[in-house]
Amino acid sequence: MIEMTDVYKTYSNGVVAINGINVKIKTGEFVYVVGPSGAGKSTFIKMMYREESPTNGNIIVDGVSLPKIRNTKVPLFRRNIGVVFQDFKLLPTLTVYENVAFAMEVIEKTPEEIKKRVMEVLELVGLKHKVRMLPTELSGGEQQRVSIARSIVNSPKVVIADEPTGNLDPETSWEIMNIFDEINKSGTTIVMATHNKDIVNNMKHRVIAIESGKIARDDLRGEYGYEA
Ligand SMILES: Nc1ncnc2c1ncn2[C@@H]1O[C@H](COP(=O)(O)OP(=O)(O)OP(=O)(O)O)[C@@H](O)[C@H]1O
Repeated sequence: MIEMTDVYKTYSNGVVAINGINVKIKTGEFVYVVGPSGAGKSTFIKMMYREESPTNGNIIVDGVSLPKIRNTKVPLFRRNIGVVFQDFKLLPTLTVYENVAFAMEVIEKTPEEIKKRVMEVLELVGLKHKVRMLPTELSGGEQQRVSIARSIVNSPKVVIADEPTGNLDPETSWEIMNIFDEINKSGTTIVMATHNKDIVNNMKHRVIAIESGKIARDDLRGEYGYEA
């Protein structure tokens, strides 16, 4: 599903963020990306949805070689990828329903398809009763649920999440993790950068540890391995 071969990334200011990474992630896997602050985790996952491009090396996601595709083809490629951020990134003037529907409107689904699917994903994340609310009227955990609903509404093959529980309290973080687990059980590949030791050590999945831009560990059912 995701394959990186000899990937390097140096930012324009000269910082070497990724320093030679080879990795394969199979369809249906759930992978945590851990490591110290500044180790390169965000850069690693941003390259998977072509938010950043490698300076060297190849990245194939769902059969698409990312360094080779034109910028104009990026939106088409991203239809197969759901992205979830630490700070939710919801559109503040749109309701819960509209925030999720928007992702389907841009790819020109019919109003009937949109209504059915949006209600389906909002039910999955437990927010069917809050469809008319604005993001500012929701708790952090509820906003993250909306953002997860938006990420999966077009049935992507991969969901990439950058510290999705970083702004949430421990109990809410677990609720959000249970939703990711459900999504993974339905066959969707999940790649998640996280600093949450408790979650990584208790909801066991593959752990890729990045240190100084390299893979320091890669263990199936691994441990967080750092102090919280
Ligand atoms: N757009 C950018 N331009 C220049 N340098 C950058 C940019 N983004 C990240 N960096 C640098 O690249 C290195 C890796 O950053 P990255 O955000 O990938 O680390 P991280 O492991 O996700 O860190 P954190 O856990 O703190 O989020 C850091 O030294 C960072 O300062």
